[in-house]
Amino acid sequence: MKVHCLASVLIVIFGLFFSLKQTEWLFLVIAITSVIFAEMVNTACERIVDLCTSEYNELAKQAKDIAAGAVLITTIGAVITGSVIFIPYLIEWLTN
Ligand SMILES: Nc1ncnc2c1ncn2[C@@H]1O[C@H](COP(=O)(O)OP(=O)(O)OP(=O)(O)O)[C@@H](O)[C@H]1O
Repeated sequence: MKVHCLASVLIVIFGLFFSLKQTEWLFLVIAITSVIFAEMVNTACERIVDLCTSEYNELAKQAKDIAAGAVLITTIGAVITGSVIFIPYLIEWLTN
């Protein structure tokens, strides 16, 4: 969660630096909030599973792995969104 929050702050700083357009900000906000949302749901799932059992349980494993998968999927989506938005700005900035 700390890593995601730090990444979000960096993204906002980069966004301000490159003066992103309104639509680009909207896509970034959706990407950032999706990752934080998935992370919160994942943490809640972990807490519930740990509350229910401390023994090895196949269903507990599946619940934790699926919740962690949700974080992975939204993080991949956020990386793709950030790359599509920032790479053209970076190329222009580096070539000027
Ligand atoms: N009760 C359990 N039964 C079976 N497998 C479990 C159980 N608890 C955890 N696991 C497995 O161990 C992995 C790690 O579990 P853990 O609770 O440490 O989650 P984590 O994703 O590492 O948590 P954190 O985000 O706090 O680092 C899970 O992804 C799951 O595959």
